Amino acid sequence: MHLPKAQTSGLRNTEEKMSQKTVVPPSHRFTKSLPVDFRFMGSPTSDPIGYADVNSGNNGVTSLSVPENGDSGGKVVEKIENGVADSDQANEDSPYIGNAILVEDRPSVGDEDVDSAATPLPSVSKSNIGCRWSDITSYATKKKVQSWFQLPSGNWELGRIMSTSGIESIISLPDGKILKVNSDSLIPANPDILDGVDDLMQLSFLNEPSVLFNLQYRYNQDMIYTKAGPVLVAINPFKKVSLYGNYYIEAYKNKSIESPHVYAIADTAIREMTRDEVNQSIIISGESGAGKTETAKIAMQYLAALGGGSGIEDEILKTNPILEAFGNAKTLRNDNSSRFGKLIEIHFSETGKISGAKIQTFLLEKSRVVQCAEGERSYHIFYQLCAGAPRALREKLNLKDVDDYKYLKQSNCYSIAGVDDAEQFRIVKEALDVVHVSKEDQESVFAMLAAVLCLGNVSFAMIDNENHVEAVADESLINVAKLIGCDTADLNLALSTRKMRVGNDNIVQKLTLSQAVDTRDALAKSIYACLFEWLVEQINKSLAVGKWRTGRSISILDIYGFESFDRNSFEQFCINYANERLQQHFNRHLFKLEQEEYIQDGIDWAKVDFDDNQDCLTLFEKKPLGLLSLLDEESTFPNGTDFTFANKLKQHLNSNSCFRGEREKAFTVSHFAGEVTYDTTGFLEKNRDLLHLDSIQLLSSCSCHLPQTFASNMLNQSGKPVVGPLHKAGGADSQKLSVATKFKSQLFQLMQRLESTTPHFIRCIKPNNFQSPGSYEQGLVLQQLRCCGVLEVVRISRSGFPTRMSHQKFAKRYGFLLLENVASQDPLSVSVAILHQFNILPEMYQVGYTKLFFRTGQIGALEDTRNHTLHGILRVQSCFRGHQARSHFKELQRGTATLQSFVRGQKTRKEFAVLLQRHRAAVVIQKQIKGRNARKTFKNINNASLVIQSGK
Ligand SMILES: Nc1ncnc2c1ncn2[C@@H]1O[C@H](COP(=O)(O)OP(=O)(O)OP(=O)(O)O)[C@@H](O)[C@H]1O
Repeated sequence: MHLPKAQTSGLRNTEEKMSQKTVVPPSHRFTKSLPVDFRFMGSPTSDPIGYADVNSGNNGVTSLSVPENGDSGGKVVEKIENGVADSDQANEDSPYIGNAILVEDRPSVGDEDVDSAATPLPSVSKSNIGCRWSDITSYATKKKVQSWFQLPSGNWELGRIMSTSGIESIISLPDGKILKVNSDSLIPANPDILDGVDDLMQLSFLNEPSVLFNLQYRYNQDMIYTKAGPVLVAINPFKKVSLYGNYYIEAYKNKSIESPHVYAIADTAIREMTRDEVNQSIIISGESGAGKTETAKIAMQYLAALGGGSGIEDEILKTNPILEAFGNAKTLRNDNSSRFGKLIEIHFSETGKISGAKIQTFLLEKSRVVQCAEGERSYHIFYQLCAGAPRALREKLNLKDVDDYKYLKQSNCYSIAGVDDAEQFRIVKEALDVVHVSKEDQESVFAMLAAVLCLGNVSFAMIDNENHVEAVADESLINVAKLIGCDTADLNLALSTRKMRVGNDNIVQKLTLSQAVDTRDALAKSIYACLFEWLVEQINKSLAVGKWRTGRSISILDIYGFESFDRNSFEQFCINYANERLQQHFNRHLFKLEQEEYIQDGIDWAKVDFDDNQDCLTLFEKKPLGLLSLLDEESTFPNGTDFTFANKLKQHLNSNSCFRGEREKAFTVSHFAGEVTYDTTGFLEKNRDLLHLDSIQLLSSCSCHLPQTFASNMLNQSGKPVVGPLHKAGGADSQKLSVATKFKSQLFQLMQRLESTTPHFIRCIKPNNFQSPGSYEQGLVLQQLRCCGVLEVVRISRSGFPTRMSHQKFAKRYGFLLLENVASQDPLSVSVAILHQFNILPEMYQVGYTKLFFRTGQIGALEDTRNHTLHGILRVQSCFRGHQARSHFKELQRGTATLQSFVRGQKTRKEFAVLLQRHRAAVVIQKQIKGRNARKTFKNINNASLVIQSGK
């Protein structure tokens, strides 16, 4: 079933770039979910991806001119006619060994019975693997099918092969152009009926242009989600699409909609958590601006809707505006870019209700607090505070306008189109209330923010001719001291001097301007980073309340995607390292573990190659000669500089295939997603991330509780010192663990946590760099698809057996469906009997030593039968129970009626007796009265007669 919105929306923009595919009649446009048995037409393994030839851009194009009157003239017309005639010729050898069905044999658009073309999947044979493009190309050209052709611009166009001679083909493009091209440069396209399939696994020809076209076809109709085997691909629509809300939540819950969606992924996670009693994880990745955070929120919405009820779900959802305000900022790539990684673990009770949650954050980009590039902004909360703080708060914090703060002014960007910072501030305050951050604490938080902003305005004045400086005791300095609750003089000292210990003596060193500015900025960054950590801690305390855990959870990971800019620094170094780790996790689950499992279970399995990024990870993590170890080592040296670090890397790592030393202070790493050149400037300083003891002591001496808490947290940081006493700055440095080491250990913990879960992967794709709806840049999308190995995943999934179940579990789950009684038989025999009874084709499954392996869709059919049967059983049981209950009720009713009639008879008889008695009494009374009256009358008459008779 398909989304109603999509069904009503028309095909838009299909003329753009790769829009030359034949427009399918409306009645066929939405044939997305093909019948299972139709999906595997074409060999499942015959989908090699040939980048080398097709991407060169030099396709040997010769343009043939066509007369304007449409008369193509002699030779070309002849070839066209031949071409058409050729396509009707008998089948020739296909590169798909063992596949009897060719493209032309499939039902074309307009065929009435699509299912009738269904053909069983040919079994996978090793000989099928390894076909290269050349094979397919020759097949395509021989068959004169429509093919993709890459223009010099890099975009793909769909052309119809008109004729082929030797290594050259003549193709016609939709705009009427006729081109003579190298046959090797053509890539076969899928028949129209497969346009816009909702799972890339259904494509007969799995190649880059076909995948690009399929995604674009769907994207143009606001169908932004597509399955790539087990992975969900989500293309950022950059506009509101009507795919969300209660209607869709209900529909996905009831399974009345089956189109790919984040809701479907969240639903699967809940079901698998309940069914398998295993924790789940939803891992969302993609470039900056690809839609990760939005996707995570959509998944959270679904989980909250299904697992809600206790009220904690509202708190969980309200963490989003808080974290976004404090951890997101406008960058050139995304107006709401998360500058930290986030893992939210949602806990469920035994009844499947949300019982609590826990948030873990990773590597906040601290440097943004003190500097950001032109056109970008610092963290949203600063602008929100300045725009939305009520008068009383403004006065209390002595708040100014955004352009009065140097930290905010430097990038020349104060607002975001369509965003009302004042309104956002109101939302954040409301959210803070919901997560139980008290009003006093909220005020302290705002005071810290104001202090950070004011710190940026603190300036220094030269005090001697040795360039030593002192903070200017102006309004800014006084205000910072007031906001954090310290003495102005102490603050001045902390910013302009440094206490050092030389031998047994304590000496005070005055700072130069650049040292003082660094100290000021380091203090501002530390206060902000500590504030962020503190807030997350408060949120976690609130979300942990009332938690009665079953140990079951669903974790959602929204972590920064791979980054490669013109200039890449320490931040990109860490982010890309994190992405290497995540890619390894992805590879492990989708390639390595899968293949290992086949081998272990003795499955007849054709290996699929994939790019293992282990070498790159080793380059980062190897001890003692890996990037991270060498960085830490250099960070501990008093005289270590970015330059000596870069030289050290070149000296030790030049032989590593993933590493290349560059000129000056740069080096290049071959990441899974491409090569990135890093400039080591600032690496050591950022890795040390020092906050001098003087600054910490200043914070701990403050009268406000937040700075005190920050100071004690910093002092309590445990671990083996990586940077410290040896460092030339001297003194006891606060940061005992280097940033890289801390990040590495966080990543390791994260991986361990994820390793114990069943992962669900969502790959977000950014269709253009302008955050604009409707624009789809093929090159950009392709690069992202390549980065995350989407095509390889589809290849492995459709040539493999994605569903598996142990013999025991299978027999237990489906055994009751057997017509014969097999209670005494072993699980394997029961399993085989089930497979036979349900006529599952031998090529659709494999029986391993311990498990059964199924191709996609097979277990679904069995599940359906199981569900139908269970429903049938339930129905019979309910009918029987109903009948029983009705009979019992009738019996009771009869008994009751009898009893009632007895009771009523008895009661009536009693009443009658009373009545009779009363009647009789009345008669007696009447008799007496009447007798007395008669006697009285008689006596009167008698007396009167006597009087008359006496004649007196
Ligand atoms: N499903 C969606 N529907 C509508 N708009 C979306 C959707 N997903 C993303 N967007 C738009 O794209 C913007 C960027 O998305 P988002 O912030 O989630 O990207 P991201 O991948 O998390 O980026 P970063 O790594 O920089 O944090 C959003 O602010 C929103 O405008």
